[in-house]
Amino acid sequence: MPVIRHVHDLPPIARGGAVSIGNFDGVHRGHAQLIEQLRRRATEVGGPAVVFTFDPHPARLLRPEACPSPLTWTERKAELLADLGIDWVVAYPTDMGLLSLGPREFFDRVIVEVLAARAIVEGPNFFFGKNRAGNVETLAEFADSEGMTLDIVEPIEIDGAMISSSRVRDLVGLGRVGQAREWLTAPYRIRGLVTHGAGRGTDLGFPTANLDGVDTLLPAHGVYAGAAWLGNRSWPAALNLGPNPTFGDLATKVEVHLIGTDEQLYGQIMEVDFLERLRDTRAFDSAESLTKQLKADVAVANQVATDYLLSLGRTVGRT
Ligand SMILES: Cc1cc2nc3c(=O)[nH]c(=O)nc-3n(C[C@H](O)[C@H](O)[C@H](O)COP(=O)(O)O)c2cc1C
Ligand SMILES: Nc1ncnc2c1ncn2[C@@H]1O[C@H](COP(=O)(O)OP(=O)(O)O)[C@@H](O)[C@H]1O
Repeated sequence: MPVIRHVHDLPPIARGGAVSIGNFDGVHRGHAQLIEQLRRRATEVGGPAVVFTFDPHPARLLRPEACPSPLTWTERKAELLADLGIDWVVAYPTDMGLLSLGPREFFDRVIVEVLAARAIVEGPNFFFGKNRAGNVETLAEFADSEGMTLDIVEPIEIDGAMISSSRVRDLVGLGRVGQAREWLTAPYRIRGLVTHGAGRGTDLGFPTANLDGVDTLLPAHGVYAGAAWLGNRSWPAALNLGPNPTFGDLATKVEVHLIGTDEQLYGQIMEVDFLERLRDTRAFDSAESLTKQLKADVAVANQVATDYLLSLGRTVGRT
């Protein structure tokens, strides 16, 4: 789904639908529940289901020192939202102009003038306008004045607290990617550019694509089972995130060994799903003992990732 980045690019068919405004970082199961209601309303009003989001997160401009790394880049967010049935994603290039609009001005400019919304769906913790001065009560008044419906969808709770992007960030930061996968609508994914490493991997029998320029949250250091994507092609993968202490190489790297290919990958953009944490990265007493462990890691990763890719209906290594 193409992401609309300028409000004047919004085609007329993207107007007059059901709208939700928010960051939707990570696209978790709470978001999915809200989007189900958004879809129902879109069908009722006979218009599109639209998400209006911000790129970057408003906190990046307002409180850069306290702003966590995001879980998703915007195109990934749009892909996940499309999978849930969203027709249009508007990713507004966040600026102080937008963030300094009061609640009524924001409502009039964005919801009425740009989106011509006929229905709005939000969660109970929705705030909008300068200093987050507008809340769901304010929004209910404004929606009423324009004849729009407003649904406030109850959040999904796990362990007595609602699923939130910040709780998912905590899980990912701790390396608990298996649990994050259950809370999200798809496994946690990063992307990066394949660059040259120290050239050791091939000698060990396990070449690794080193990913650079990852612009979202990195899981904790460790060894993981994953799935690697190059465009529409996918492979099971074994990942090491962290240093190579066996070789005294302490730089943090994101290394991905693709299982079942020996293609040259330098210069390509690779996306990687984190499926399961396997173990801590540690120093081995020789390259041979590391290789022995790598064989075992690759066998487990292959099993976990093949199951996952088959569950998506994919033939491994093919489009
Ligand atoms: C699945 C996997 C697990 C790894 N685990 C460790 C580890 O526990 N300790 C370690 O020193 N290096 C570990 N490595 C990293 C290898 O040492 C590394 O891939 C090798 O040094 C190649 O580095 P290069 O890509 O810079 O050439 C692991 C690599 C993979 C693919
Ligand atoms: N199965 C594979 N998984 C990852 N990279 C592979 C694979 N087969 C070949 N390659 C290529 O080998 C390179 C990694 O080899 P490696 O010896 O670890 O060198 P480097 O230290 O430069 O990463 C990758 O960037 C990629 O181009």
